[in-house]
Formats: sequence, C-alpha cells, structure tokens
Amino acid sequence: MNYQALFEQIKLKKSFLCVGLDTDEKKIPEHLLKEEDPIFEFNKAIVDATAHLVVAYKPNIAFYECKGAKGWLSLEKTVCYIKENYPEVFLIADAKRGDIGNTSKMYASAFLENMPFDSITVAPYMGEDSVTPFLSYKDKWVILLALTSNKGAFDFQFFQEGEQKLFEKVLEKSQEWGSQDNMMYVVGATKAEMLSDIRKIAPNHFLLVPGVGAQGGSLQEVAKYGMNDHCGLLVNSSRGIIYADSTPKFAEVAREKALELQEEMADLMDAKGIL
Ligand SMILES: O=c1ccn([C@@H]2O[C@H](COP(=O)(O)O)[C@@H](O)[C@H]2O)c(=O)[nH]1
Repeated sequence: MNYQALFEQIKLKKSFLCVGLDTDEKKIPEHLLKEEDPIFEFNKAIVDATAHLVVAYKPNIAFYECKGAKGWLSLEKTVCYIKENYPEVFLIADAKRGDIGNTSKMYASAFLENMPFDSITVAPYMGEDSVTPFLSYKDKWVILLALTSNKGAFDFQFFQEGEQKLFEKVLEKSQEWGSQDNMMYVVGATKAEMLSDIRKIAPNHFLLVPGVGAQGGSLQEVAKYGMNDHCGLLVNSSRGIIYADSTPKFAEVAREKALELQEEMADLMDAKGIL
C-alpha cells in the first residue's frame, strides 16, 4: 500500500486507528479455549467486529512466536484472513527486527514476502545496512523505532550530543535511507509533547503511535502535536480494545471501544480540515 492509498483509507473511514492484536491465550474468553485454534478465533472475531473502524492491524509477533510453530500458524491464518477479507487494511508486523545485512534480508523476506504484511517495525541501533534490506519491497514500509512509549526510552533515546538527542539523530539520519513513501517512525503516545519537535525533523512521514489506552497516552495530545495535513498518524491501541471484555460479548465491546476512538479521530481530523 502506498502513501496516497493509506491517506485515502484514513479519509474514507474517518479513522487513523490501528488495533493491536496482542493475543494472549491467558486473557481471551474462556469459551474460545475449546476451539482448535483459540488465538485465531479470537482475532477473527475482533477483526470482523472492528474492520470498518480501523485502517490498520498490528499483531505483535512476540504473542505468537512464544507459542512455537502453533503460534506462527495462528499468526499466518490471522494475517491471511485479514488480507482476504479486508484487503484495504494496512498490516503491521510489530517484530522490532534488525541485524547485519544478510540476516535482515531474511527477516524482510519472512514478513514482507512470505506473509502478507505491508510493514514491519525495525530497531535502528545497528544502522543503515540493518535497515535497508527491509526497504527493497515496492509499497512496503519500514516502521523505525524512534522514541518509544516505555520508561526505558529515557535510558538511551534522550542521550544528547551537541544540540541533538539520539532519537532525533535516528529521525534525521534514516531519511538518507528511505523516504516518506516507505518509512514511518514509532513515537510513543506517552511522549506526545515531543511530537512537535519530531514534526520539525519529519514533517510528512507517517508516525505509528502506540501507548493510547492501557499505557495512558492521550489521543487529543497526539493529534494536537503530531497531526499533519495528511493526518500522518496511525494510533495504536491493543489491550484497551481487545481485552475490554472477557465474556462471549468481547467482540461487541471491542467494537464499541474502537468506535469511541474512531469518533474522536473523525472530530480531530474534521477540526484540522482533513475530511
Ligand atoms: O514504543 C513502543 C513500541 C511498541 N509498542 C507496542 O505497541 C503495543 C501497545 O499495546 P497496548 O496494550 O495498547 O499498551 C504493544 O504491542 C507494544 O509492544 C509500544 O507499546 N511502545
């Protein structure tokens, strides 16, 4: 999916919501555990209930690979189901990969060729040759970790040399490798006030913003400091939506939670003159 197609979806659905499929067997409703693949059945129900309200889904790969071969199968079934039934939805592999070049090439092939993901999150720490193998696929995206939502972000990402913080260096340097047409950045909603500085370095790039919902980030603040004329945001909520209810009505309640965020997003885009 290219930049314009993503923007069209955002306008059409009046939404820049990404639902995180961080599916944990210990947290899903009990009645699903009798199914052959409870994780897939849970994801399918969440997706069917929310697809009209979202522009992206983001399975976090850790929740699948911890189950071994069975987990990878649940992941593959989930993403193939989404691509077949909701081909307009942008798919993010939250895998946080990155290694020496020939190894990154294998990671890229796994997620962008052998599975129908549109994008993958990549850690920038190993530099250019660890990132560029992910950039060689047409209409696929690297989503580079820039300023993360967790407390540990303060350990390294704010390290300063001269005027520039490390996460600012990541934003600036990586623009030599990719463009706004194939690279996005992860910026945590918990650090929304940093978004206006980030927009000075990356005014047009899409930002994937996790941390709304369970981590307490504010959608209003994210939009205030981070929204650009093309919206430029994919805001993720995982636990706040998918685990909002643990009864057989879980998918319905997830839909209601997603709708609340989508309606807020429509108002924010309207106020910005995007719709
Ligand atoms: O900085 C980051 C980068 C990634 N994440 C991931 O996003 C989701 C957030 O889940 P919630 O349940 O909405 O808190 C999860 O997969 C994280 O691994 C992040 O939170 N922050």
